[in-house]
Amino acid sequence: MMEDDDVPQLVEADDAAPVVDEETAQQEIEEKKAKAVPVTILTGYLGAGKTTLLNYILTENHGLKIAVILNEFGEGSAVEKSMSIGQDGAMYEEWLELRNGCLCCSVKDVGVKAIENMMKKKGLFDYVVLETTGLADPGPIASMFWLDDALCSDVKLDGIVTVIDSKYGLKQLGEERSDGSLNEAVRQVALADRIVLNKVDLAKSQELAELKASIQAINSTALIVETNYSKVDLSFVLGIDAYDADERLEDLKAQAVTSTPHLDSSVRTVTIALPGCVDEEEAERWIQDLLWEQQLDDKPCGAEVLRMKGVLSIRGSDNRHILQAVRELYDKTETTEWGDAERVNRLVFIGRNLPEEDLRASFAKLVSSE
Ligand SMILES: Nc1nc2c(ncn2[C@@H]2O[C@H](COP(=O)(O)OP(=O)(O)OP(=O)(O)O)[C@@H](O)[C@H]2O)c(=O)[nH]1
Repeated sequence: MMEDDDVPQLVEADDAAPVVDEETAQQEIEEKKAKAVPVTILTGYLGAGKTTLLNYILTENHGLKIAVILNEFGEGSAVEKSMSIGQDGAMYEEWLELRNGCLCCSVKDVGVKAIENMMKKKGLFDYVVLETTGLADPGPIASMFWLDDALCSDVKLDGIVTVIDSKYGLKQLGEERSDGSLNEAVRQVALADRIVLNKVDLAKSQELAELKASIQAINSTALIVETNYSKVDLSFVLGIDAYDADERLEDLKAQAVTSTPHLDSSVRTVTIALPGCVDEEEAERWIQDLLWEQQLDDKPCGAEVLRMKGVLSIRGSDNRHILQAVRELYDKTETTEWGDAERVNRLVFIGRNLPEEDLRASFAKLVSSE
């Protein structure tokens, strides 16, 4: 028997793992990411037109094998839930195979693993559209897929598409919760990368204009399209790479503006842009304090950040560092060179009770000209 102090003997392994250098490992990760199947999360309040959009996506001639997954997150009675677990413990799934090769499936619980298992059974999909129930907060679902994407899974989060009823949207956004929490319609708009403003045939132009103003006040970064029966150019909703750290900064610069809260909504978009450089560690600590502790300068600030994106100009680094956050989860990726471009730290926050001046003043303390 070997004592703790004994020097372990070297054993020659038959199948020694090949030594992989860091660059090759990184390349493999990139390749796997490039092959990962994109997942679009489709949300929208009850009756907004999500199913109509799905039917449209499934019947359009796109030549893709799309799997539509209808999810009933947290819904249903305990009896229904227990019935959803098969005898072998597997989740109950109901599949509908369409003539054009697309599939539709209804599941009680879905996660990255569940989708990976489905692909094992049904063959690879080109694309996955995950429809949440009208009452779901897309945040936790998005975090789940986004987190796994970083861990190099077979699937990756492409973006969040929110369908809104043009006639009743404003009323839904304004509904107050007795416990003071944010209603789902507002959360769905706050987290949206694309907004399909549906049923415009039923809304008066004044109603539509108000609704749009309200949506833009909450989230000024999402692109909006007006539709009837959810007929939308598919490139507007699929393959948008909203979570990729890429050159979308120009979009961010153009779209993101600080918005004024509209009607009673306390959720809005705040943008700060500060030229200069920040220390990497200090900036990360600042972000963590804000997202995790709701603190600025070690003091509670009451800000609830739902979504954040931006670019940091890190001292000592020639490259841009892209930031993405969904609730308390964030990611920072080094990307392109600044070159001759002006180095600006640009942060866009979407959330509740955002103290614009305090955010700017607090972050400004980290910024210096070099
Ligand atoms: N007039 C009009 N009706 C529409 C439009 N889009 C969808 N509808 C109808 O609105 C109803 C609800 O649409 P769905 O697509 O089922 O809405 P949903 O968001 O999936 O609804 P839930 O699953 O209940 O959350 C259906 O009867 C649709 O035919 C539109 O642009 N105009």
